[in-house]
Amino acid sequence: MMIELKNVTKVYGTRKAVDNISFSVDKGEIVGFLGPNGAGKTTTMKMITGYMPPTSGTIKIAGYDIVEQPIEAKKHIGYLPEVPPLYLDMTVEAYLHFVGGIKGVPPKKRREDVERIIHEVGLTDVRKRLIKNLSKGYKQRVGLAQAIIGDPDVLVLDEPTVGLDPKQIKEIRDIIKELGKKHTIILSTHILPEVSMVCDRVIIINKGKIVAIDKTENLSTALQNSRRYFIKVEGPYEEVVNSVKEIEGVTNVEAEVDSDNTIKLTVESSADKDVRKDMFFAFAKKGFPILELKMLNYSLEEVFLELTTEEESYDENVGNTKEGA
Ligand SMILES: Nc1ncnc2c1ncn2[C@@H]1O[C@H](COP(=O)(O)OP(=O)(O)OP(=O)(O)O)[C@@H](O)[C@H]1O
Repeated sequence: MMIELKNVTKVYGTRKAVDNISFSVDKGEIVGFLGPNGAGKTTTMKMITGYMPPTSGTIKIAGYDIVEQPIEAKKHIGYLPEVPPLYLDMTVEAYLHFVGGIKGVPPKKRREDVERIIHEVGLTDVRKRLIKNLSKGYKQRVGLAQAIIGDPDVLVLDEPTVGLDPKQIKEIRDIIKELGKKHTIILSTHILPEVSMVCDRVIIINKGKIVAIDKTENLSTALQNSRRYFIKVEGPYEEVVNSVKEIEGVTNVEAEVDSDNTIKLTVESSADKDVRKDMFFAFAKKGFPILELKMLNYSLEEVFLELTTEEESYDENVGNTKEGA
């Protein structure tokens, strides 16, 4: 386990920016932290990297507690913040040596690292240039380069492609995928397609809470393939459950006996079939009164509506973008 969060909460004044989240990231994974603006992504990244302590809960990096053992833990982390800490009047090369020094990388290893990294993130042509004269895409490469100096196991990347043009975005994503072969990566984004392009797994956060964690390939299935309902019925448990299971289109039924001896059910059906009427008639036929019936919206679905999908209108062959909503 390279990253492990347990019941992490961050409160700013009276506002809960992050609300009791727990997750872990295994060695070698690229995990996307996806959520709309203000969801708590940056706050979480700052806590993972030790820039800010959680109000409660624990965070471990490579087994070290970021609050209790910050020096050990931080040795394992490379961080690309929202705004990378670049020294604009330095050359790329000088800056990377400087960062290596700050991170305590010994001089010989530092020289080797800088050479290798300049090559890895494609900075060879601009290595002698002043950072202030670089394009945004190249500045972001320098940001990535400073994060990987010292060979940290874990890379934490906060919105690594934000503000870049489509060509630069693709280049940075390719670099990240390549880095993922050697490092465990968690990156935040508010762009849905970015996750499917880059990440193995996704953690979706909204209003400070995790609303889903899943393999990237399962995301769309989870969203598109089912409807859910809550229903409360009076009647004998077995018969109630069986009546629902027999309905065509019902794919899953979870039931429990409530304190007042009624049965509470969460029912799933395929997306193309609304089974509310069928449930009504099935129970009416048996004489089991329905006390409550409602459709459950996936909170996931609501979150997705807020996420930027502007890239879908981008045509790579033509190379132009439309400003998305
Ligand atoms: N220093 C702070 N003091 C008070 N509130 C803050 C502070 N930093 C963030 N917040 C609030 O906490 C919530 C989560 O913010 P955070 O920056 O973590 O979200 P985010 O998902 O990274 O969004 P964005 O993509 O816009 O950066 C927001 O409502 C924000 O206004």
